[in-house]
Amino acid sequence: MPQHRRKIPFSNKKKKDQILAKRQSRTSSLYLKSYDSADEDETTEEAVGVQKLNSQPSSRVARNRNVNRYNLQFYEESKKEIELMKAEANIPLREVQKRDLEMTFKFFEGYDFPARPPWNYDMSRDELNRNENKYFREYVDNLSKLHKDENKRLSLFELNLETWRQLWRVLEISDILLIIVDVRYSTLMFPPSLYTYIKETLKKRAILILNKVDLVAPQTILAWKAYFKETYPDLPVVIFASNQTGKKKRGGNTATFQKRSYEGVLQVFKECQKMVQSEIDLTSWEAKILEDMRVEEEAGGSVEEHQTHIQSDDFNFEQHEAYKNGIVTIGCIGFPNVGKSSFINALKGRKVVSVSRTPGHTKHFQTIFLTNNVKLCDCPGLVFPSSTPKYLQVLLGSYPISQLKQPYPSLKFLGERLNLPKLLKITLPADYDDWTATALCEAWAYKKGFLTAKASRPDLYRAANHLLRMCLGGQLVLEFYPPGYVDKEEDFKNHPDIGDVIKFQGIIPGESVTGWEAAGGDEKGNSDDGEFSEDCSSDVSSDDEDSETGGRYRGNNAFSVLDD
Ligand SMILES: Nc1nc2c(ncn2[C@@H]2O[C@H](COP(=O)(O)OP(=O)(O)OP(=O)(O)O)[C@@H](O)[C@H]2O)c(=O)[nH]1
Repeated sequence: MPQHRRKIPFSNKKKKDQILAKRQSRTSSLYLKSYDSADEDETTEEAVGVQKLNSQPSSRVARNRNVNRYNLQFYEESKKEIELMKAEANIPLREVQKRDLEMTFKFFEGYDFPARPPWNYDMSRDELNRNENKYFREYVDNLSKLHKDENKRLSLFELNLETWRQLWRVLEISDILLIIVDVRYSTLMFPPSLYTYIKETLKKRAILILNKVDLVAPQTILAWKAYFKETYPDLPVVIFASNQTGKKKRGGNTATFQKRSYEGVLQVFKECQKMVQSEIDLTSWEAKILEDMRVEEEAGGSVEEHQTHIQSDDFNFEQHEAYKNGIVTIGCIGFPNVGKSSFINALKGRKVVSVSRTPGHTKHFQTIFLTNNVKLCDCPGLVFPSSTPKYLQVLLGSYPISQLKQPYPSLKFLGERLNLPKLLKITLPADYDDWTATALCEAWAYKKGFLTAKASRPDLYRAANHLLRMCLGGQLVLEFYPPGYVDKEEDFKNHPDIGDVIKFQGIIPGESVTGWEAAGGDEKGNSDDGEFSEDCSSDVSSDDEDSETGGRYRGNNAFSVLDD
């Protein structure tokens, strides 16, 4: 006769403690193991390969046109790194003070970027290619060696030489370079070595565009502007939002509509005009802006379409000739996803280049005539070498969320800096004593009804994916501040220009219009009664909203109007 074991009574409380103990022992053993062996362990290097993102199947690689040529390429994480990231999921979140969000250029310290190696007209095309390949290989090897023994490790950066070649080309053909950053992460997206190279080696002028200002508090914008002006007195700074929400009375209701940021466009124009002075007559550009404004005013929003010529220039390197053929060429460069293409569309007044929420969308640089003597150049986004931790790179939009193996470190970082339970109106799930990254995902999955098909359990990955996308799209606003900001915050709030910035952002007191306001209410995205628009609940578990279909993930970001 088989012996039946008597069931021992097991209370819910005991079960809960057992689950917690198991989870904690798994976490701590992983941590101990990894940190103990961190110094002598070489597995990271040996296991690391290069990951090509968004690769097309080889059947689509045509004989003469390799569709994967311009893919984003990063180092893959080792198994150990992935395990470490997994462990972050269950560490209780600790609140981080606002002061800790003050951010210098520290992650770029000690890192330069691969500038184009010397070349001359006597070199054959093959020779040029070989030379550049060798230079780039050596550059990557040196960088890896240099940062191997340091505490700050080399983080993900663009490993595709083809993409760097695009930047080299844009730097070469442009007369003026617009370095575009997402204002939320200004110092994390401005490599000082790039600016120095433009100014001192190329002897060209640059303008810093603080983009997406609709997403942050007005005092943060003023503080960033002041910080850059103080650090780089020769660098003009323009604040920008690629599109703005306006308000119109229709019947008894107020309707929101998209309007162009003429204030920003005019500022860019003025700065460029100062730079070219009398060498190029930019009246055609000014006339275009004024005419667009007039037409928009009359037509109530739609601007007449002009014929646009887009060229994908080939790689025939040539010596730069300033204002060649009487044309000023303005290059837009920066990290992926900062809004370079949207910026060009905003300048042009309609969609001329494709925009997407997925980093690395622009693969090949394109030139667009704004007027007959002003040429814009859209460069693919590049992740510059730095020690920015990968979990932060994900939040910056440098790394596609769809390719992420472990979302938890990024969520932990976010959860420690934004009061997500309050903001998302979620409560701690029963099995948890503390908020952790997994607890956040579980609570959000329950709230949104993200359940697995088979077992109807909360789909943590889908919830994680969704939360990260909300951060990228500006529904959840994480913002950094310049050094010393917290002590001077009140001064910035009372700054004489604050009214102009608020007007620029299109904020109407008492009405949530901008991404920043709609996303929370105060700088940390907290509000007493604010909750995310239900639009955020759109299913974003895959990346295909970036396709030409129109984008399903609108949320509160009115600015995605310029998306495909
Ligand atoms: N809130 C807000 N979102 C913006 C703004 N400009 C661009 N975006 C959004 O940012 C995302 C990326 O925009 P893109 O213009 O494709 O960025 P990019 O720099 O060209 O990106 P890459 O092709 O990766 O280099 C899109 O979802 C845009 O809608 C802005 O001023 N405000």
